[in-house]
Amino acid sequence: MPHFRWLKDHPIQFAVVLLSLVMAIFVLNYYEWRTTRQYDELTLEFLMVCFWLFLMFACSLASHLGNIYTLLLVGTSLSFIGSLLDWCDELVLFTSLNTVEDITQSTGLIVAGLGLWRLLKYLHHQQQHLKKLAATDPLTGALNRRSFNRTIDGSRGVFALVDVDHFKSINDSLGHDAGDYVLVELSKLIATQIRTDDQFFRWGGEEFLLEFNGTGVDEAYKRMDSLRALVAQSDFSFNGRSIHLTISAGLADIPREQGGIERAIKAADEALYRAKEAGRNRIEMAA
Ligand SMILES: Nc1nc2c(ncn2[C@@H]2O[C@H](COP(=O)(O)OP(=O)(O)OP(=O)(O)O)[C@@H](O)[C@H]2O)c(=O)[nH]1
Repeated sequence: MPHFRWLKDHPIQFAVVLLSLVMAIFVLNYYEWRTTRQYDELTLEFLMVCFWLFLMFACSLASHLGNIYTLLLVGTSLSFIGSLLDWCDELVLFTSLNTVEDITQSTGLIVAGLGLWRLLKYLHHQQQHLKKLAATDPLTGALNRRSFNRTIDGSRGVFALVDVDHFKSINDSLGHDAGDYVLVELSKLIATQIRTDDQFFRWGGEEFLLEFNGTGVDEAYKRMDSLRALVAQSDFSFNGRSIHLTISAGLADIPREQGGIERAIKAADEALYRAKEAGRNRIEMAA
């Protein structure tokens, strides 16, 4: 029945509420009703009861979080019961309950606080994880194009657009998995060769973009060429099959005032095209 769905979804919370109501009715009936306290104070206590009750139900949003949910549920339930006892106590001056309600409330606060702390830690960890997922390419773990748009500041830098030669033939002869494997291994190799100031991105397909920072174009060319030579010498064995590959790259260095990054990448792309036309396994400078 749709009306009882909530009740079915939150059995523990309802059990706590029912038990507390029975306790409250018992306390209020058993002892003489003496409202000697201020109305404001009673209202405040009542609001506290409602607050814990609300949190008790709200924490069910974390029901998929196992231990964190248990801590939040136990903490808020204890605090709710403690506040309810406190409220009854204000109505009937039932002083013998003082210790019980204090212990229940304090324990509830500690447990709920612990649950909240663990929830915040979990959310922080999730946020970091999502940030990483949004910034990286799922196959190679390299930064993706989205993070290029975010991290590049538009100042001068030397860009190299790198492309694997005849990559399609690896897919065609050894399968897509072999192609994926090569991209991952190549990505790892590039990561070991760049400096901490440099960055590299998976630009798409079998293309990578390298950004050399704090380096002149001649130095960037030398480094790019040693990377090219290293790739050409490497053996990317996959399932016992030896894979040799080469890369081509176009290098461009265009200052911001002359059109900035967009122009630099376009120029690098044109230079890469020339490198392919000239026979591959080579680096070409932008005109
Ligand atoms: N395995 C795998 N293949 C990919 C991926 N992304 C793109 N490709 C393939 O990469 C191939 C690129 O082929 P082409 O653009 O013809 O380039 P190429 O074979 O490297 O030839 P040249 O660039 O001219 O040397 C295509 O067959 C794509 O399907 C990927 O993530 N994994």
